[in-house]
Amino acid sequence: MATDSWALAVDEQEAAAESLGSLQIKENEEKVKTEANGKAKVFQLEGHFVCCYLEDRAAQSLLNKLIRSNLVNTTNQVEVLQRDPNSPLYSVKSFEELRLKPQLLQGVYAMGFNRPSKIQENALPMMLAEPPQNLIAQSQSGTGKTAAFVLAMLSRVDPANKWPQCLCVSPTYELALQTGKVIEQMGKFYPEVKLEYAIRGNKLERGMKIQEQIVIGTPGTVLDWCLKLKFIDPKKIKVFVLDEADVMIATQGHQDQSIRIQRMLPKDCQMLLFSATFEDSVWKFAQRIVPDPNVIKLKREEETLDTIKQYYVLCNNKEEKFLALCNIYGAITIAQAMIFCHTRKTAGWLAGELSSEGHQVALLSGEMMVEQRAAVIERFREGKEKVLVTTNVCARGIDVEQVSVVINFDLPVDKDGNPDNETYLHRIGRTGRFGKRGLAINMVDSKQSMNILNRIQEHFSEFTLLQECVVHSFIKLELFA
Ligand SMILES: Nc1ncnc2c1ncn2[C@@H]1O[C@H](COP(=O)(O)OP(=O)(O)OP(=O)(O)O)[C@@H](O)[C@H]1O
Repeated sequence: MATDSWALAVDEQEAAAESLGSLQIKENEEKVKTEANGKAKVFQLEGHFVCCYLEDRAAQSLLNKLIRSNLVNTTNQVEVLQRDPNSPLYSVKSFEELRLKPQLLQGVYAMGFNRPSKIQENALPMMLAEPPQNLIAQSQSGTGKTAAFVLAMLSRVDPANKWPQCLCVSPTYELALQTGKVIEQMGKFYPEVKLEYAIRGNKLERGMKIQEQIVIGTPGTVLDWCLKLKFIDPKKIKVFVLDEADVMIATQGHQDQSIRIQRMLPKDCQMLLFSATFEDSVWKFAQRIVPDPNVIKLKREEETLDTIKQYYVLCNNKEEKFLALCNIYGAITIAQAMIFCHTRKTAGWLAGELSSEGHQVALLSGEMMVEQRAAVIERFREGKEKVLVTTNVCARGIDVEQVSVVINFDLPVDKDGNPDNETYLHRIGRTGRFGKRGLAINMVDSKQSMNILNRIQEHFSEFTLLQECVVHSFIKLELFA
Protein backbone atom coordinates (compact mmCIF):
# COMPACT_ATOMS: atom_id res chain seq x y z
CA MET A 1 0.00 0.00 0.00
CA ALA A 2 1.28 3.45 -0.83
CA THR A 3 2.29 5.44 2.20
CA ASP A 4 1.94 8.80 0.52
CA SER A 5 -1.46 10.04 1.50
CA TRP A 6 -1.27 12.53 -1.32
CA ALA A 7 -0.94 9.93 -3.98
CA LEU A 8 -3.55 7.51 -2.71
CA ALA A 9 -6.16 6.63 -5.28
CA VAL A 10 -9.73 6.27 -4.06
CA ASP A 11 -9.64 2.47 -4.12
CA GLU A 12 -6.37 2.45 -2.19
CA GLN A 13 -8.02 4.66 0.41
CA GLU A 14 -10.93 2.28 0.66
CA ALA A 15 -8.61 -0.65 1.03
CA ALA A 16 -6.64 1.14 3.69
CA ALA A 17 -9.81 2.13 5.51
CA GLU A 18 -11.09 -1.44 5.35
CA SER A 19 -7.87 -2.83 6.68
CA LEU A 20 -7.79 -0.44 9.61
CA GLY A 21 -11.51 -0.60 10.21
CA SER A 22 -11.30 2.17 12.75
CA LEU A 23 -10.82 5.83 13.16
CA GLN A 24 -7.90 7.35 14.94
CA ILE A 25 -8.08 10.90 16.12
CA LYS A 26 -5.16 12.74 17.56
CA GLU A 27 -6.22 14.59 20.68
CA ASN A 28 -3.72 16.27 22.94
CA GLU A 29 -0.98 14.06 21.61
CA GLU A 30 -2.93 10.91 22.51
CA LYS A 31 -4.19 8.71 19.74
CA VAL A 32 -7.81 7.92 20.43
CA LYS A 33 -9.35 5.01 18.60
CA THR A 34 -13.03 5.35 17.81
CA GLU A 35 -15.16 2.95 15.85
CA ALA A 36 -16.57 4.68 12.83
CA ASN A 37 -19.61 2.39 12.58
CA GLY A 38 -18.31 1.38 9.21
CA LYS A 39 -19.60 4.62 7.78
CA ALA A 40 -16.69 7.00 7.74
CA LYS A 41 -13.55 5.95 6.05
CA VAL A 42 -11.20 7.98 8.12
CA PHE A 43 -7.90 6.51 9.09
CA GLN A 44 -4.40 7.33 10.00
CA LEU A 45 -1.62 6.16 7.81
CA GLU A 46 1.96 6.60 8.90
CA GLY A 47 1.03 9.70 10.79
CA HIS A 48 -1.10 11.08 7.95
CA PHE A 49 -4.84 11.39 8.40
CA VAL A 50 -6.77 10.20 5.44
CA CYS A 51 -10.47 10.77 5.27
CA CYS A 52 -12.90 9.77 2.57
CA TYR A 53 -16.51 8.84 1.78
CA LEU A 54 -18.36 10.78 4.37
CA GLU A 55 -21.82 9.36 4.40
CA ASP A 56 -23.71 10.48 7.46
CA ARG A 57 -23.88 12.86 10.37
CA ALA A 58 -21.73 10.63 12.55
CA ALA A 59 -19.00 10.80 9.96
CA GLN A 60 -19.48 14.49 9.66
CA SER A 61 -19.08 15.06 13.36
CA LEU A 62 -16.04 12.83 13.39
CA LEU A 63 -14.50 14.95 10.68
CA ASN A 64 -15.43 17.96 12.73
CA LYS A 65 -13.63 16.49 15.72
CA LEU A 66 -10.63 15.55 13.64
CA ILE A 67 -10.22 19.00 12.25
CA ARG A 68 -10.97 20.68 15.57
CA SER A 69 -8.33 18.60 17.28
CA ASN A 70 -5.81 20.33 15.04
CA LEU A 71 -7.23 23.70 15.83
CA VAL A 72 -7.60 23.65 19.57
CA ASN A 73 -5.16 26.02 21.11
CA THR A 74 -3.76 25.27 24.51
CA THR A 75 -3.90 28.43 26.55
CA ASN A 76 -0.17 28.65 26.99
CA GLN A 77 0.64 27.74 23.40
CA VAL A 78 2.78 30.83 22.80
CA GLU A 79 4.75 30.32 25.99
CA VAL A 80 5.34 26.69 25.14
CA LEU A 81 6.51 27.57 21.65
CA GLN A 82 8.75 30.34 22.93
CA ARG A 83 10.62 27.70 24.94
CA ASP A 84 10.91 25.26 22.05
CA PRO A 85 14.24 25.78 20.22
CA ASN A 86 12.68 24.49 17.00
CA SER A 87 9.94 27.10 17.01
CA PRO A 88 10.27 30.43 15.15
CA LEU A 89 8.95 32.04 18.32
CA TYR A 90 11.82 30.69 20.45
CA SER A 91 13.96 33.20 22.29
CA VAL A 92 16.57 33.09 24.99
CA LYS A 93 16.53 36.80 25.69
CA SER A 94 14.02 39.18 27.16
CA PHE A 95 13.04 42.51 25.63
CA GLU A 96 15.10 44.22 28.38
CA GLU A 97 18.19 42.40 27.19
CA LEU A 98 17.60 43.78 23.70
CA ARG A 99 18.34 47.21 25.19
CA LEU A 100 15.23 48.97 24.02
CA LYS A 101 14.46 52.46 25.24
CA PRO A 102 12.24 52.40 28.37
CA GLN A 103 9.40 54.10 26.46
CA LEU A 104 9.52 51.35 23.85
CA LEU A 105 9.66 48.62 26.47
CA GLN A 106 6.52 50.10 27.94
CA GLY A 107 4.92 50.04 24.49
CA VAL A 108 5.92 46.44 23.87
CA TYR A 109 4.51 45.26 27.20
CA ALA A 110 1.34 47.31 26.74
CA MET A 111 0.81 45.36 23.52
CA GLY A 112 0.92 42.16 25.55
CA PHE A 113 4.28 40.92 24.28
CA ASN A 114 6.16 39.00 26.95
CA ARG A 115 9.20 37.74 25.07
CA PRO A 116 10.71 38.47 21.70
CA SER A 117 10.34 35.94 18.89
CA LYS A 118 13.38 34.43 17.19
CA ILE A 119 13.43 37.05 14.41
CA GLN A 120 13.05 39.87 16.94
CA GLU A 121 15.80 38.49 19.12
CA ASN A 122 18.17 37.99 16.20
CA ALA A 123 17.37 40.99 14.04
CA LEU A 124 17.09 43.72 16.68
CA PRO A 125 20.74 43.62 17.84
CA MET A 126 21.86 43.69 14.18
CA MET A 127 19.56 46.59 13.36
CA LEU A 128 20.57 48.60 16.42
CA ALA A 129 24.35 48.01 16.19
CA GLU A 130 26.69 50.95 15.66
CA PRO A 131 27.65 51.84 13.02
CA PRO A 132 24.31 50.97 11.40
CA GLN A 133 24.32 47.85 9.27
CA ASN A 134 22.07 46.74 6.46
CA LEU A 135 19.91 43.66 6.89
CA ILE A 136 18.01 41.28 4.65
CA ALA A 137 15.81 39.15 6.88
CA GLN A 138 13.43 36.29 6.31
CA SER A 139 11.11 34.82 8.91
CA GLN A 140 7.88 32.85 8.67
CA SER A 141 4.57 34.68 8.42
CA GLY A 142 3.12 35.93 11.67
CA THR A 143 6.36 35.66 13.63
CA GLY A 144 6.75 39.33 14.44
CA LYS A 145 8.80 40.86 11.61
CA THR A 146 6.70 44.02 11.61
CA ALA A 147 7.25 44.53 15.31
CA ALA A 148 10.99 43.98 14.77
CA PHE A 149 11.48 46.68 12.15
CA VAL A 150 9.05 49.04 13.87
CA LEU A 151 11.13 48.81 17.05
CA ALA A 152 14.26 49.45 15.01
CA MET A 153 12.79 52.58 13.44
CA LEU A 154 11.48 53.89 16.76
CA SER A 155 14.89 53.28 18.33
CA ARG A 156 16.80 55.07 15.58
CA VAL A 157 14.88 58.34 15.32
CA ASP A 158 16.01 61.48 17.06
CA PRO A 159 12.78 63.08 18.29
CA ALA A 160 14.48 66.48 18.57
CA ASN A 161 14.84 66.59 14.79
CA LYS A 162 11.60 67.58 13.14
CA TRP A 163 11.99 65.90 9.78
CA PRO A 164 11.52 62.39 8.37
CA GLN A 165 14.36 60.09 9.36
CA CYS A 166 12.82 56.66 8.80
CA LEU A 167 10.99 55.67 5.67
CA CYS A 168 9.01 52.44 5.47
CA VAL A 169 7.49 51.23 2.22
CA SER A 170 4.73 48.60 2.05
CA PRO A 171 3.21 47.06 -1.08
CA THR A 172 -0.43 47.92 -0.35
CA TYR A 173 -2.49 50.68 1.19
CA GLU A 174 -4.02 48.33 3.79
CA LEU A 175 -0.65 47.05 4.88
CA ALA A 176 0.78 50.56 5.18
CA LEU A 177 -2.17 51.48 7.41
CA GLN A 178 -1.76 48.33 9.51
CA THR A 179 1.99 48.89 9.98
CA GLY A 180 1.28 52.51 10.85
CA LYS A 181 -1.05 51.30 13.60
CA VAL A 182 1.75 49.11 15.00
CA ILE A 183 4.09 52.12 15.00
CA GLU A 184 1.44 54.16 16.83
CA GLN A 185 0.81 51.42 19.40
CA MET A 186 4.48 50.71 20.05
CA GLY A 187 5.32 54.37 20.20
CA LYS A 188 2.41 55.16 22.51
CA PHE A 189 4.77 56.05 25.39
CA TYR A 190 7.16 57.93 23.10
CA PRO A 191 4.85 60.73 21.97
CA GLU A 192 7.66 62.98 20.75
CA VAL A 193 8.03 60.65 17.79
CA LYS A 194 5.41 61.34 15.15
CA LEU A 195 4.23 59.43 12.11
CA GLU A 196 2.93 60.45 8.69
CA TYR A 197 1.18 58.25 6.12
CA ALA A 198 2.35 58.58 2.51
CA ILE A 199 -0.70 56.91 1.02
CA ARG A 200 -3.20 57.77 -1.65
CA GLY A 201 -5.83 60.17 -0.39
CA ASN A 202 -3.59 61.84 2.20
CA LYS A 203 -3.29 65.20 0.51
CA LEU A 204 -0.81 67.65 2.01
CA GLU A 205 -0.48 71.31 1.16
CA ARG A 206 1.94 71.96 -1.67
CA GLY A 207 5.30 73.35 -0.64
CA MET A 208 5.12 72.07 2.93
CA LYS A 209 7.84 70.02 4.60
CA ILE A 210 6.89 67.06 6.74
CA GLN A 211 7.99 67.31 10.37
CA GLU A 212 7.11 63.77 11.42
CA GLN A 213 10.14 61.55 12.01
CA ILE A 214 8.67 58.37 10.52
CA VAL A 215 6.89 58.06 7.20
CA ILE A 216 5.07 54.90 6.18
CA GLY A 217 3.56 54.53 2.74
CA THR A 218 3.16 52.82 -0.58
CA PRO A 219 5.95 53.14 -3.18
CA GLY A 220 4.17 55.43 -5.68
CA THR A 221 3.14 58.03 -3.12
CA VAL A 222 6.46 57.86 -1.26
CA LEU A 223 8.28 58.47 -4.55
CA ASP A 224 6.02 61.42 -5.34
CA TRP A 225 6.55 62.90 -1.89
CA CYS A 226 10.34 62.62 -2.25
CA LEU A 227 10.72 63.57 -5.89
CA LYS A 228 7.83 65.62 -7.26
CA LEU A 229 6.22 67.19 -4.21
CA LYS A 230 9.39 67.35 -2.11
CA PHE A 231 7.53 66.89 1.17
CA ILE A 232 10.40 64.65 2.28
CA ASP A 233 14.11 65.33 1.94
CA PRO A 234 15.39 61.84 1.08
CA LYS A 235 18.95 62.87 1.91
CA LYS A 236 17.98 63.06 5.59
CA ILE A 237 16.63 59.52 5.77
CA LYS A 238 18.64 57.31 8.15
CA VAL A 239 16.63 54.10 7.92
CA PHE A 240 14.86 52.71 4.86
CA VAL A 241 12.59 49.68 5.39
CA LEU A 242 11.17 47.59 2.58
CA ASP A 243 8.40 45.43 3.98
CA GLU A 244 7.40 42.40 1.88
CA ALA A 245 10.71 43.12 0.21
CA ASP A 246 10.58 40.26 -2.28
CA VAL A 247 7.38 41.48 -3.89
CA MET A 248 8.71 45.03 -3.83
CA ILE A 249 11.73 44.05 -5.85
CA ALA A 250 10.14 41.36 -7.99
CA THR A 251 7.07 43.19 -9.32
CA GLN A 252 7.88 45.53 -12.14
CA GLY A 253 6.11 48.72 -11.01
CA HIS A 254 7.11 48.38 -7.37
CA GLN A 255 10.69 47.59 -8.30
CA ASP A 256 11.17 50.73 -10.40
CA GLN A 257 9.67 52.91 -7.69
CA SER A 258 11.56 51.27 -4.81
CA ILE A 259 14.87 51.53 -6.62
CA ARG A 260 14.24 55.15 -7.58
CA ILE A 261 13.52 55.92 -3.91
CA GLN A 262 16.62 54.03 -2.82
CA ARG A 263 18.83 55.99 -5.25
CA MET A 264 17.79 59.26 -3.63
CA LEU A 265 18.84 58.12 -0.16
CA PRO A 266 22.26 58.87 1.33
CA LYS A 267 24.95 56.24 0.87
CA ASP A 268 25.09 55.48 4.59
CA CYS A 269 21.30 55.08 4.97
CA GLN A 270 20.53 51.82 6.76
CA MET A 271 18.52 49.47 4.55
CA LEU A 272 16.27 46.84 6.11
CA LEU A 273 14.53 44.29 3.92
CA PHE A 274 11.97 41.92 5.41
CA SER A 275 9.77 39.15 4.07
CA ALA A 276 8.53 35.64 4.82
CA THR A 277 9.63 34.55 1.36
CA PHE A 278 12.54 35.26 -0.96
CA GLU A 279 12.59 33.32 -4.18
CA ASP A 280 16.22 32.48 -5.09
CA SER A 281 16.55 35.02 -7.92
CA VAL A 282 14.97 37.74 -5.77
CA TRP A 283 17.32 36.92 -2.90
CA LYS A 284 20.31 37.33 -5.23
CA PHE A 285 18.92 40.60 -6.55
CA ALA A 286 18.34 41.87 -3.00
CA GLN A 287 21.96 41.14 -2.15
CA ARG A 288 23.06 43.12 -5.20
CA ILE A 289 21.11 46.25 -4.30
CA VAL A 290 21.83 46.20 -0.56
CA PRO A 291 25.47 46.90 0.20
CA ASP A 292 27.22 44.52 2.58
CA PRO A 293 24.10 43.21 4.33
CA ASN A 294 23.67 41.07 7.41
CA VAL A 295 21.53 38.17 6.40
CA ILE A 296 18.89 36.08 8.20
CA LYS A 297 17.66 33.38 5.87
CA LEU A 298 15.43 30.36 6.39
CA LYS A 299 16.11 26.94 4.98
CA ARG A 300 13.39 25.89 2.57
CA GLU A 301 12.02 23.30 5.00
CA GLU A 302 11.77 25.94 7.73
CA GLU A 303 9.58 28.26 5.66
CA THR A 304 6.31 26.55 6.52
CA LEU A 305 4.74 26.58 9.95
CA ASP A 306 3.84 23.33 11.69
CA THR A 307 0.99 25.12 13.40
CA ILE A 308 -0.89 25.52 10.12
CA LYS A 309 -2.45 22.25 9.01
CA GLN A 310 -3.05 21.96 5.31
CA TYR A 311 -5.68 19.95 3.49
CA TYR A 312 -7.19 19.70 0.09
CA VAL A 313 -10.63 18.89 -1.25
CA LEU A 314 -11.24 17.27 -4.61
CA CYS A 315 -14.01 18.75 -6.72
CA ASN A 316 -14.88 18.91 -10.41
CA ASN A 317 -15.80 22.52 -11.01
CA LYS A 318 -16.53 25.90 -9.46
CA GLU A 319 -20.03 24.90 -8.34
CA GLU A 320 -18.75 21.81 -6.56
CA LYS A 321 -16.09 23.89 -4.87
CA PHE A 322 -18.86 26.13 -3.60
CA LEU A 323 -20.81 23.12 -2.27
CA ALA A 324 -17.67 21.80 -0.61
CA LEU A 325 -17.20 25.19 0.99
CA CYS A 326 -20.75 25.12 2.34
CA ASN A 327 -20.11 21.64 3.69
CA ILE A 328 -16.95 22.74 5.43
CA TYR A 329 -19.01 25.46 7.08
CA GLY A 330 -21.59 22.85 8.00
CA ALA A 331 -18.94 20.59 9.49
CA ILE A 332 -16.59 22.79 11.45
CA THR A 333 -16.79 25.86 13.59
CA ILE A 334 -14.88 28.68 11.98
CA ALA A 335 -14.08 31.86 13.87
CA GLN A 336 -13.15 33.88 10.81
CA ALA A 337 -12.04 32.78 7.37
CA MET A 338 -10.26 34.31 4.42
CA ILE A 339 -11.10 32.84 1.03
CA PHE A 340 -8.75 33.50 -1.87
CA CYS A 341 -9.84 33.55 -5.50
CA HIS A 342 -7.75 34.04 -8.61
CA THR A 343 -9.86 36.77 -10.20
CA ARG A 344 -12.06 39.61 -9.04
CA LYS A 345 -14.88 38.06 -11.04
CA THR A 346 -14.74 34.74 -9.16
CA ALA A 347 -14.39 36.60 -5.85
CA GLY A 348 -17.50 38.66 -6.66
CA TRP A 349 -19.46 35.58 -7.69
CA LEU A 350 -18.42 33.60 -4.61
CA ALA A 351 -19.20 36.44 -2.22
CA GLY A 352 -22.69 36.67 -3.77
CA GLU A 353 -23.29 32.93 -3.47
CA LEU A 354 -22.12 32.82 0.14
CA SER A 355 -24.28 35.81 1.05
CA SER A 356 -27.31 34.13 -0.43
CA GLU A 357 -26.55 31.13 1.80
CA GLY A 358 -26.82 33.48 4.77
CA HIS A 359 -23.13 34.07 5.52
CA GLN A 360 -21.93 37.49 6.60
CA VAL A 361 -19.44 38.08 3.81
CA ALA A 362 -17.05 40.87 3.00
CA LEU A 363 -15.52 41.26 -0.44
CA LEU A 364 -12.19 42.91 -1.07
CA SER A 365 -10.57 43.16 -4.47
CA GLY A 366 -8.15 45.39 -6.29
CA GLU A 367 -10.59 47.52 -8.26
CA MET A 368 -12.22 48.94 -5.12
CA MET A 369 -11.29 52.43 -3.90
CA VAL A 370 -8.49 52.21 -1.35
CA GLU A 371 -10.60 53.85 1.35
CA GLN A 372 -13.32 51.31 0.72
CA ARG A 373 -10.75 48.51 1.00
CA ALA A 374 -9.48 49.87 4.30
CA ALA A 375 -13.03 50.04 5.65
CA VAL A 376 -13.68 46.42 4.61
CA ILE A 377 -10.53 45.22 6.42
CA GLU A 378 -11.48 47.22 9.50
CA ARG A 379 -14.96 45.69 9.66
CA PHE A 380 -13.45 42.23 9.20
CA ARG A 381 -10.88 42.92 11.92
CA GLU A 382 -13.70 43.94 14.26
CA GLY A 383 -15.48 40.66 13.46
CA LYS A 384 -18.47 42.38 11.82
CA GLU A 385 -18.06 39.97 8.91
CA LYS A 386 -16.86 36.45 9.50
CA VAL A 387 -15.78 35.67 5.95
CA LEU A 388 -13.51 37.73 3.74
CA VAL A 389 -13.52 36.77 0.08
CA THR A 390 -10.56 38.29 -1.67
CA THR A 391 -7.81 38.04 -4.27
CA ASN A 392 -4.04 38.18 -3.92
CA VAL A 393 -4.38 41.83 -2.92
CA CYS A 394 -4.86 40.55 0.66
CA ALA A 395 -2.40 37.65 0.50
CA ARG A 396 0.38 39.42 2.37
CA GLY A 397 0.84 40.88 5.78
CA ILE A 398 -2.76 41.32 6.88
CA ASP A 399 -2.83 40.41 10.56
CA VAL A 400 -6.23 39.39 11.91
CA GLU A 401 -5.75 37.14 14.90
CA GLN A 402 -9.14 35.42 14.75
CA VAL A 403 -8.65 34.03 11.24
CA SER A 404 -8.71 30.30 11.93
CA VAL A 405 -9.17 29.09 8.38
CA VAL A 406 -7.75 30.09 5.00
CA ILE A 407 -9.37 28.62 1.93
CA ASN A 408 -7.71 28.66 -1.44
CA PHE A 409 -10.83 28.56 -3.58
CA ASP A 410 -8.38 28.89 -6.48
CA LEU A 411 -4.78 27.84 -6.04
CA PRO A 412 -2.22 30.61 -6.47
CA VAL A 413 -0.61 30.62 -9.91
CA ASP A 414 1.59 33.13 -11.69
CA LYS A 415 0.77 34.75 -15.00
CA ASP A 416 2.05 31.68 -16.88
CA GLY A 417 -0.15 29.35 -14.86
CA ASN A 418 2.75 27.95 -12.82
CA PRO A 419 2.44 27.48 -9.05
CA ASP A 420 3.10 30.66 -7.11
CA ASN A 421 4.80 29.12 -4.08
CA GLU A 422 5.50 32.40 -2.35
CA THR A 423 1.91 33.61 -2.60
CA TYR A 424 0.76 30.22 -1.32
CA LEU A 425 2.83 30.67 1.82
CA HIS A 426 1.68 34.25 2.36
CA ARG A 427 -1.98 33.34 1.84
CA ILE A 428 -1.99 30.46 4.32
CA GLY A 429 0.03 32.63 6.70
CA ARG A 430 -3.07 34.79 7.26
CA THR A 431 -3.99 32.12 9.80
CA GLY A 432 -1.77 30.63 12.49
CA ARG A 433 -0.48 34.04 13.60
CA PHE A 434 2.18 34.05 16.32
CA GLY A 435 1.78 30.48 17.48
CA LYS A 436 -1.97 30.18 16.96
CA ARG A 437 -3.13 27.08 15.19
CA GLY A 438 -4.63 27.42 11.76
CA LEU A 439 -6.20 25.42 9.02
CA ALA A 440 -5.62 25.85 5.28
CA ILE A 441 -7.93 24.13 2.82
CA ASN A 442 -7.11 23.96 -0.87
CA MET A 443 -9.82 23.42 -3.44
CA VAL A 444 -8.67 21.24 -6.30
CA ASP A 445 -10.94 21.16 -9.35
CA SER A 446 -8.94 19.56 -12.12
CA LYS A 447 -5.92 17.44 -12.96
CA GLN A 448 -4.03 20.68 -13.60
CA SER A 449 -4.83 22.10 -10.21
CA MET A 450 -3.87 18.80 -8.54
CA ASN A 451 -0.60 19.05 -10.41
CA ILE A 452 -0.12 22.60 -9.16
CA LEU A 453 -0.77 21.54 -5.59
CA ASN A 454 1.68 18.66 -5.91
CA ARG A 455 4.30 21.04 -7.25
CA ILE A 456 3.71 23.43 -4.36
CA GLN A 457 4.15 20.53 -2.00
CA GLU A 458 7.35 19.39 -3.71
CA HIS A 459 8.70 22.93 -3.58
CA PHE A 460 8.39 23.02 0.19
CA SER A 461 10.13 19.67 0.32
CA GLU A 462 8.33 16.41 0.24
CA PHE A 463 5.66 15.65 2.75
CA THR A 464 6.37 18.14 5.45
CA LEU A 465 3.87 20.57 4.03
CA LEU A 466 0.53 19.50 2.66
CA GLN A 467 0.23 16.59 4.96
CA GLU A 468 -2.10 14.79 7.20
CA CYS A 469 -5.40 14.57 5.49
CA VAL A 470 -6.97 13.94 2.17
CA VAL A 471 -10.57 14.97 2.50
CA HIS A 472 -12.24 13.08 -0.26
CA SER A 473 -15.72 13.26 -1.73
CA PHE A 474 -16.61 16.22 0.42
CA ILE A 475 -19.45 16.80 -1.95
CA LYS A 476 -21.30 13.94 -0.30
CA LEU A 477 -21.60 16.01 2.85
CA GLU A 478 -24.02 18.17 0.95
CA LEU A 479 -26.74 15.63 1.61
CA PHE A 480 -26.61 16.28 5.31
CA ALA A 481 -25.49 19.87 5.59
N1 LIG B 1 7.01 39.13 20.84
C1 LIG B 1 5.71 39.01 20.61
N2 LIG B 1 4.92 38.47 21.57
C2 LIG B 1 3.58 38.31 21.34
N3 LIG B 1 2.96 38.65 20.19
C3 LIG B 1 3.70 39.19 19.21
C4 LIG B 1 5.11 39.40 19.37
N4 LIG B 1 5.59 39.94 18.22
C5 LIG B 1 4.54 40.07 17.39
N5 LIG B 1 3.40 39.63 17.97
C6 LIG B 1 2.04 39.58 17.38
O1 LIG B 1 2.06 38.54 16.42
C7 LIG B 1 1.24 38.88 15.31
C8 LIG B 1 2.05 38.71 14.04
O2 LIG B 1 3.11 39.65 14.03
P1 LIG B 1 3.56 40.44 12.71
O3 LIG B 1 2.37 40.97 11.98
O4 LIG B 1 4.62 41.37 13.12
O5 LIG B 1 4.14 39.22 11.88
P2 LIG B 1 4.93 39.25 10.48
O6 LIG B 1 6.08 38.32 10.64
O7 LIG B 1 5.22 40.65 10.10
O8 LIG B 1 3.83 38.60 9.54
P3 LIG B 1 3.69 38.59 7.93
O9 LIG B 1 4.79 37.73 7.38
O10 LIG B 1 2.35 37.98 7.69
O11 LIG B 1 3.81 40.01 7.48
C9 LIG B 1 0.77 40.30 15.53
O12 LIG B 1 -0.57 40.27 15.97
C10 LIG B 1 1.67 40.84 16.62
O13 LIG B 1 1.01 41.78 17.44
